[in-house]
Amino acid sequence: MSTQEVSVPAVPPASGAWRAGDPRGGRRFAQIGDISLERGGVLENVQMSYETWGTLSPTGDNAVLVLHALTGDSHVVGEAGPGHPTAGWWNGLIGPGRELDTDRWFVVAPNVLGGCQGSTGPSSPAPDGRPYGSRFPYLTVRDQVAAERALADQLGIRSWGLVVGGSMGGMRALEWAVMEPDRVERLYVLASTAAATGDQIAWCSPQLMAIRSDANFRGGDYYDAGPGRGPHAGLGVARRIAHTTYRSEAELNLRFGRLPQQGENPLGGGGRFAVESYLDHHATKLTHRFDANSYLVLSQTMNAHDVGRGRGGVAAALGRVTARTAIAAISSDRLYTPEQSAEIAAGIPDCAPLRVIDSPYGHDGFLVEIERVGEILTELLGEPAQAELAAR
Ligand SMILES: CC(=O)SCCNC(=O)CCNC(=O)[C@H](O)C(C)(C)COP(=O)(O)OP(=O)(O)OC[C@H]1O[C@@H](n2cnc3c(N)ncnc32)[C@H](O)[C@@H]1OP(=O)(O)O
Ligand SMILES: N[C@@H](CCO)C(=O)O
Repeated sequence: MSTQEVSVPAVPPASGAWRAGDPRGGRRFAQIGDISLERGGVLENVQMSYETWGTLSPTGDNAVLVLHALTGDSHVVGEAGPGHPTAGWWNGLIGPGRELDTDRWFVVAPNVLGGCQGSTGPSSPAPDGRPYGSRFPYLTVRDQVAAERALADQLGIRSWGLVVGGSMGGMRALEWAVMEPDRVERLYVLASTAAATGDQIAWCSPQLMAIRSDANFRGGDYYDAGPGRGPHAGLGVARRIAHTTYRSEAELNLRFGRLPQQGENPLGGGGRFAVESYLDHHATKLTHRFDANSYLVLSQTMNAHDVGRGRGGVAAALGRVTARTAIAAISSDRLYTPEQSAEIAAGIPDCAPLRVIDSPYGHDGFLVEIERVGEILTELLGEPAQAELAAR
C-alpha cells in the first residue's frame, strides 16, 4: 500500500482545535497524484484523507465504501476528540458483530475532495505553497468520485462489496455505480437524488450569497486574516437556512412551536424564540469546525449533480447500474423528497422496492434513524451480489 502518514497544513480556520495528521485521530493520508477535472483543468498533487475499520482480505474482495454528507467527515463511528470535531454520524453501525461487521468487511470512509478534513480542498496549499482560497477550481461529484477511485486503486481495492452514502454521500455513491458499474457490487443510497432539483438549488442560493456577502469573505482569500476573521457570520447564516431545510415543519412546530428560549423574551424584549436559539446553536457549532470555502465548493458540486449529464439523461444513466441496490428515503424529508428517491429506485435495474423510513426528523432522518438505516443495510448485505451469483 503506498499510503503514508503525513502532517497536513490545511486546517479549518474557525476553531483551530482540529489538527489534521493528529495521530490520535486515526486518519490516514494518501497522495493520489493529479486529478483531471470534468469541467477542464487539473487539480495537482491531490491528497485524500480517510479512516478504515477492519482488515482488507488478501484478494481485496471485502471492501465497503462509506461516503459522508455535506458537513460530515470520515468519522463514521467513534467519539469526538482530537482530530475529530464531531462524534461518529452513524455510531454503532461499524464493528465486530455490527451491521458493517468488521470481522467480515474492510470499511473505508474518505473525506470528500473539496472539503476541509484533510483531503485536498480550498484551504490546502496550492503548488505555490499558499492556500488555494479563491483559486480552488470548480468541482463536480464526478471529480470527487475520480479522486475516490484513485484512492481505491492505491488501497488495492478493485471492487467494492458495497458503496453507501446519504445526501451528498448518496450523490457520490450513485455516481460511483454509474461511472464504475463493474466496481460496485451493492449500492445503498439514502435521502438523495439523481439530479439536484430547482428547489434544492434555490435553497442553496441564499446560503452561497450569505457567505460571499460577508465582509470577511474577501473573495475567498481570508486565510491570512487571522483567527476568528473568516466569514463565520455568513457561514452561520448559511447553516441556519440549511438546517431548517434538514428538519421537518412538523418537528419544528411540535418541538419548539412558539416557545420563547428559556429566560428570554422574544416579544419585544430583544430575546429569541427557542427555535431561533436552536438554529444559533447549530450555526455556532458549524462555524467552529468547517471552512466557508469548502461549504461553497461542496454546495456547488451538489448543485452540479446530475447523473444524466452527457449520458443521454437520468434514465439512461441509472440503467447502467448493475449493483444490487437499496434506496431509502425519509418520509418527512422536504429537501430530498421520497419522490426523488422513487425515481432512482425505478430506474436501477436490480433495485429492491423503495424503502421509506417513517420519521419526523426530515432530511436529517438518515443521520438520526440509525436503527432503520442499519436494518436496510443488513438486508442488502444478506443479498448475494451479481458477482457472487456468477461465481456460484
Ligand atoms: C453524513 C454526515 O456526516 S452529515 C454531518 C452530521 N453532523 C451534523 O450535521 C452536525 C450538526 N448536527 C445535526 O445536524 C444534528 O444534530 C444531527 C442530525 C447530527 C442529530 O440530530 P438530533 O440528534 O436530532 O439533534 P438536534 O438537531 O436536535 O440538535 C441537538 C442539539 O441542539 C441543542 N438544542 C436543542 N434545543 C436548543 C435550544 N432551544 N437552544 C439551543 N440549543 C438547542 C441541543 O442542546 C443539542 O446540542 P449538542 O448537539 O451540542 O449536544
Ligand atoms: N446534517 C447533514 C445534512 C446534509 O445532508 C449535513 O450537515 O451534512
